[in-house]
Amino acid sequence: MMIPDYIRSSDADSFGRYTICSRFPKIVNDIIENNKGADVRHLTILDEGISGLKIKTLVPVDDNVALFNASIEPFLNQGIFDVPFFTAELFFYQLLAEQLNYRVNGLDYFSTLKNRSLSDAIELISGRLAPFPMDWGAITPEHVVQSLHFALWGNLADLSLFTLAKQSPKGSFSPERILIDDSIAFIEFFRSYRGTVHVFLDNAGYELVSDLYLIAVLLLANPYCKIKAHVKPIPMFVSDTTINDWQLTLAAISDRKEMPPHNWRFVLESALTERRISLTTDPFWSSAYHFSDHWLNVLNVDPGELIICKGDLNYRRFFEDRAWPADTPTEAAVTTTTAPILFLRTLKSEIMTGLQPTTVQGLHITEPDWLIAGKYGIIQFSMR
Ligand SMILES: O=P(O)(O)OC[C@H]1O[C@](O)(CO)[C@@H](O)[C@@H]1O
Repeated sequence: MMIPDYIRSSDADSFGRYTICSRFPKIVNDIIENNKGADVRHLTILDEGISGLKIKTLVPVDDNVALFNASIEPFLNQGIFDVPFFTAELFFYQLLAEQLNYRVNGLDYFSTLKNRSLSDAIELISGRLAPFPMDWGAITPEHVVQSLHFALWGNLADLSLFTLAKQSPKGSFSPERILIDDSIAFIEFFRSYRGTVHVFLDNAGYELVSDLYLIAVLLLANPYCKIKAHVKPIPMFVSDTTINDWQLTLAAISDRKEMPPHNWRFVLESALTERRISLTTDPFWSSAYHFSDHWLNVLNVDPGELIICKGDLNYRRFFEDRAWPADTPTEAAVTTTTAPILFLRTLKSEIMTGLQPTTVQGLHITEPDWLIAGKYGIIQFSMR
């Protein structure tokens, strides 16, 4: 099979071009707006002009930057529109961290937005969970399916995308918006799974709360599994979960004693105490490398261990952010060979695999923005 080129932002009407020209300046302006009083003197990214940025090595103050520098080496001195869009985005977020001196002051310049999203999430979540089963003694397959859907749509709440649009898409919870639903195949597999489930987390706020709910359900449904949650080492893509966000979120859940169903926070708390849930991060996550067997090994994911992969960016990493025709079989495009993977993702960028050709043709005609508008989701289980 021909391997397609990376997704790029060179085309005037590409999503990448729109992101670099419209979304990046908005993200920088939001940082300035939300960090009044903080030292943003070195935030010169806008003055220099984002469109004129060239990929360059950053000051290697720690292992994180050093790995990032290695990952962009093939693209040095190239213009931001000339490199793969994936590389361009990671460069933008690393440059922000450098200019905002994150490595020295540790201040998360996206925290205002993230904290607002967390308190909104805690409000919303009680209502959304109300119809869920209250009897946690008997976790049923239906309950697991519900939790998968809940965590899938949690991925809609991406602040980098929808702060610009000001609203998330409508109709997001209707089942016809799930283009692939392998929930049952996943549950069949999970039933007899023994070992660590690696959860590659995505956004903080609403999404992380929904992910923690899913984690609680999985732990109860299968007493022989443990969870290892992987988070980002620096603030990136506006709302991506860092260690600090994880801790704040768990604290916020513990504070809301009345949140139904009453006992899911106890499940989390005791699993944390018993070390059935652990947390980790790695410089890989803020590098421009894609997933491969090598990188899974670096992340201590053993061959055969189950991965739950949240979100759009992580999906792009698994498929090297290439322009795969959307009807490419998933197993043919995925870059790793060692793990069963469950992808829970709402579509927010120009990549997709595993669809029927007729579905793809229909969507292109009826909804030209179906890949990027965040209206569609997938629960896609790959057993490769
Ligand atoms: O939070 P998620 O689901 O990974 O989405 C991040 C995605 O959002 C975007 O910033 C906009 O689509 C993409 O560039 C990126 O893939």
